[in-house]
Amino acid sequence: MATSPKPSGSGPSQPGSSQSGSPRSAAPGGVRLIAAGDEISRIIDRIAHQILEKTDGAKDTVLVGIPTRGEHLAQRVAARIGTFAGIAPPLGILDITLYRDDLRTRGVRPLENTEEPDGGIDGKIVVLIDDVLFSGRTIRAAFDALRDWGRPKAIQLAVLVDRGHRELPIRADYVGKNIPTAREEQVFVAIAEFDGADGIVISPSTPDRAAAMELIKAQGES
Ligand SMILES: O=P(O)(O)OC[C@H]1O[C@H](OP(=O)(O)OP(=O)(O)O)[C@H](O)[C@@H]1O
Ligand SMILES: O=c1cc[nH]c(=O)[nH]1
Repeated sequence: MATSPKPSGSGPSQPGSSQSGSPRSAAPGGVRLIAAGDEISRIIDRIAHQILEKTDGAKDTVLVGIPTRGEHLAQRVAARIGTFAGIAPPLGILDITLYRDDLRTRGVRPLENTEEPDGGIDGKIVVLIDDVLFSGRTIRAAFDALRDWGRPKAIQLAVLVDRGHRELPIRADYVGKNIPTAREEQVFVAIAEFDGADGIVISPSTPDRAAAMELIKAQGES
């Protein structure tokens, strides 16, 4: 993980990434499809290759997915690293809910899975994996949550989508897609294992998940 000198609210522009996302198709309500199906698999493959390159073949490296969709993404990235390098890195799941800085204002949220990777994180490179990077507050909470597990040698961050509008000096080491957005827009990432299909959709405000999934599935079938 590295800190960014970019001012908060500026559009995303990250190292080690990624084409920017321009809409592929739109639906009623202004919901726009950015990517779907095999394109998501290719993005995951690219992130897996980049992690291998930057961590000397995933040496002393563990992947830690942030629920909900980051958990499934991390499983996919670990499996692809296993395919490319012959051995998959240990995998953990980190629920950051209790470490959020908006617990009091956002109300009660259900707790998710937490599983420490085999062998722990002391002295390891921890690659945090999440679907969307927006304000950066989820990742900040993840730093606090990781402290309960130990002291890694380094923390890196991989995200499928960086949509900009950071409120903290946080940037990702691996970015699937940089998608410039208006602050009020919403990015919805669908992951096949959880949602039934892979895709990335932008909606003008609160995400209409049903409309987003319709668009993603229609694209996957075309
Ligand atoms: O950079 P931030 O402003 O923190 O936003 C990014 C986070 O928002 C979403 O999670 P959300 O809290 O909506 O929960 P979910 O993963 O269960 O969808 C997303 O999965 C990221 O974890
Ligand atoms: O647009 C957004 C912002 C935060 N988290 C998401 O999943 N999407």
